[in-house]
Parts: sequence; C-alpha cells; structure tokens
Amino acid sequence: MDVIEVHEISKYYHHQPAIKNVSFHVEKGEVFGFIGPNGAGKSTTIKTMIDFIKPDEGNVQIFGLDSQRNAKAIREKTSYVSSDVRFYPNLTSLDLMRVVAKSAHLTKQEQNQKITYYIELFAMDATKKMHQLSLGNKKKLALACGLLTQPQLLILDEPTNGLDPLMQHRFYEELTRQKQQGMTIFLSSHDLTEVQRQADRAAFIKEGKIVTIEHMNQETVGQIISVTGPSLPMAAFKRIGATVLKQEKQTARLWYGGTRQLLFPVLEDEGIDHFMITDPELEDRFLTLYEHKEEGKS
Ligand SMILES: Nc1ncnc2c1ncn2[C@@H]1O[C@H](COP(=O)(O)OP(=O)(O)OP(=O)(O)O)[C@@H](O)[C@H]1O
Repeated sequence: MDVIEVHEISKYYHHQPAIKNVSFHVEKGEVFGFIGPNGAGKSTTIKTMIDFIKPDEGNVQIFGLDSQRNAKAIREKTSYVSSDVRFYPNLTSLDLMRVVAKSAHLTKQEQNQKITYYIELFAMDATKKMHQLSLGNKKKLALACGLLTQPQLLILDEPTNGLDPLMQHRFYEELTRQKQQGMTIFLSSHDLTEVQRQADRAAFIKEGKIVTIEHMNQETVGQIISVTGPSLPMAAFKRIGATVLKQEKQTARLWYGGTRQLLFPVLEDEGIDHFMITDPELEDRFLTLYEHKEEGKS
C-alpha cells in the first residue's frame, strides 16, 4: 500500500517553477530518501505534502486522503521534523514533550514511558528552557517530539544536522527500530551516506524536477570502474554509456550501470594496464547525476 502518492505537482514563485511535475510514491514501511542540491525543490515538495503550501498543479494523497481536504486527519498520523528548529523560548524540553505527548492521545502511563525513553536515548537535560539549548540539543528535542507521538508517517528534513556522531548513531538505530515496527519514513537529506545507509529507495531532485528514483542496493546503483593505462579508450567507455567521474593523464574513474557483456570487451583494450570494479558510494551517483550528466549522454 502507498502511504504517500505525489501526482505531478508544480509550484511557481513569480512565474518561475520551484518544482515542476514532481511525482513519486512511498510504500508503507519504506524509508524513502529525497536528495538534491541547494534550491532543488526539496522543502517546497515537503511543504506541499504536509499542506503548508498549496501546489499550483497536481495533488498529493497521504494514507489515500487528499492532502488539502483531509489535512487534519493526516496530521494525526504524521510527524514532520523541519530542518529549522524553533520553539517557545521559555518552555522547558519536558514541558514541550508533555504537550506533544498529550496531543497524541496516549495514556498518561504511555506518555511518561515515551518521554523517559527519549530523554535517555538522546541524553537530554529536559529541565532546561529552550532558549538555553544548543542547536544540537534543540534538534534532539525536535526529533524526540516527532517520534513521541508514534506516527505512522515520519517526515524528516535534514534530521541529523547538528547532531554529534553518537547521537546520529542512536537516532539511526531508533529509525531502524521504528521501521521494523511499520513506520513509513520520508528522509530529505544532503547527507548522502545517511541516505545510502537508511533508505530503501531515493528520489534525486534537480532544478525542481525528479531526475531519477532508485533502489539503494548495489545491483541498480551501478558500479565504479577505475582504469589505468597509457592510452585509455575513453570514447569506447562513453559509447557503452559509462560516465566519466574523474580523468587524469593515465587514470580514470567511471560510473557504469550497463551489462558486463558490453563492458568487458572495452576493458580488454590494450591501452588499459589495470582495471578495478567496485561498488559505488552514493556520492559517486550524486556526482553522476548532478555534475557529469552531459558526459554520460555523449
Ligand atoms: N517563498 C518563496 N518565494 C520565492 N521563491 C521561493 C520560495 N520558496 C522557495 N523558493 C525558490 O524555489 C526553489 C526551490 O526551493 P526549496 O527551498 O524548495 O529548495 P531546497 O531543495 O529545499 O533547498 P535547500 O537544500 O537549500 O534547503 C529555489 O529556487 C527557491 O529560491
């Protein structure tokens, strides 16, 4: 079952599209990554999904409900943790967590259990007022509030920005635990390693358009070919669809997503002394999509 269905949404600012014909779907229990450079349209897409802004074209269904007409019902089952954390300065973390837990219709006992659990998990000093919290501590509080209500859908915008490595680790473990219990997680992030580790699939967005949606496993992400030799057959590599990521005098690093039958004859070229095929990092894929797209086409 699809928890999120985004159909051909577009949003214009001053006649310029911030996003254009964006479509994707997210299945129940899936961690779906959303990746793109600054200004690509990630926040605009998220804000449209949660009905903070209205799309000029297209529509969004969450849990099979129209995101605009049924915003209240959707919010009861959804948590959104924004990248930009702002709170009432004079409340303590504990005050806020109590308000949030209460709004989720949890029993008093469940509220207390969950609050204690997240205070311990994120090593929070819950008695401090919000204006006394560092950025990282505010982020921990925002994540705790997002998780406290036990939402069916968790939408995260740059969730680990500001967290130290130990807290990032604890947060990832918590996400895995929640996923195992059936939570659907939408993870917008610049952190490619984070998306590679956590997501089942990821959409790449560039200049307001979805460039590709990929499974985050090695078969479909393609492979990295590193070659050394006096006369590298770059034209042949390009002919079989390989993308040049880096090229120096006698070495090249390429991304290749095609078959081995096409690749191996090129690797047998006498201009190559050594070659190595490795699994790519998402970073290679990101560069392929954003920086070297034109080379890949040629
Ligand atoms: N309120 C607004 N008024 C005018 N233009 C806007 C507005 N909000 C977003 N934009 C423009 O829409 C485009 C997409 O912006 P958006 O904030 O969605 O990108 P993003 O991928 O979230 O970027 P970042 O990673 O830097 O947060 C950008 O060109 C941005 O300048």
